Amino acid sequence: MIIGICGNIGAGKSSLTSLLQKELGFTAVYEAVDENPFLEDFYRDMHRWAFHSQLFFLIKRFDFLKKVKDEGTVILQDRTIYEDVEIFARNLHMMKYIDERDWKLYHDTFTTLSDHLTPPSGLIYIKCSLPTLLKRIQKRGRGYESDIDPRYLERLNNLYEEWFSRFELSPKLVVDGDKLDFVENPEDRKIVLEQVSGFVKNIATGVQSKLFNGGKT
Ligand SMILES: Nc1ncnc2c1ncn2[C@@H]1O[C@H](COP(=O)(O)OP(=O)(O)OP(=O)(O)O)[C@@H](O)[C@H]1O
Ligand SMILES: Nc1nc(=O)c2ncn([C@H]3C[C@H](O)[C@@H](CO)O3)c2[nH]1
Repeated sequence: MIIGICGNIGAGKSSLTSLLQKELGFTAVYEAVDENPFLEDFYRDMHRWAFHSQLFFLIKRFDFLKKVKDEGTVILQDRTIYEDVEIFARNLHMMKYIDERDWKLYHDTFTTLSDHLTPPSGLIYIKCSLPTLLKRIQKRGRGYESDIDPRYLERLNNLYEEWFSRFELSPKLVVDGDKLDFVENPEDRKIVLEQVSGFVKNIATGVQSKLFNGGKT
């Protein structure tokens, strides 16, 4: 089964993915950030590079979904394709960094490719407030993110809230990224591990009972 890990920039997706990989033995697939040849340019000049950067992330995300084989193991996906479209690209269109014509092309590309899209078996959202995100982005220290406008992050956060609350394709779990420091604090780590393993167990039980019933609910 595929479990999507979602959340804003710096929310802790890669950290949580690697914790779950280490402690629960799940398989992890990380976001292709360093491979995106447009990302640095995008942060320097959003107008010029927004469309290219979005298209790159979109193709990479489909590439992952095409290659990944669901063989009964738990595979974690660090950020989902829905976030590219519903949050990042939508926001850039709303901010007029992607014009109507490019937005239509991007969206048509997504719609055409998404005919073969299977939603994840579960979705884990790391929810963080703006001050936490800013602190974490600073802590990580990626050069090209150093000048991210807090208002840009806040817009993304609002879209995350709205998208996650209406997402109904899979069971969902919220991890409180403000309260739980699963990077440095062993007790918080334990809480998160319990939350996630309970969530995944429930999904697996649901999947099994569906199989047992021949798919009837
Ligand atoms: N729950 C947490 N408590 C404290 N620090 C955290 C927590 N989660 C992540 N961090 C720290 O915040 C920084 C960003 O985390 P991480 O790279 O995992 O975020 P991300 O969501 O994968 O970001 P991106 O969207 O940019 O890929 C790292 O320095 C990490 O150590
Ligand atoms: N514009 C844009 N669209 C995306 O779909 C997208 N997905 C990730 N990112 C950026 C955020 C982090 O800097 C960095 C790591 O997540 O990459 C994106 N940026």
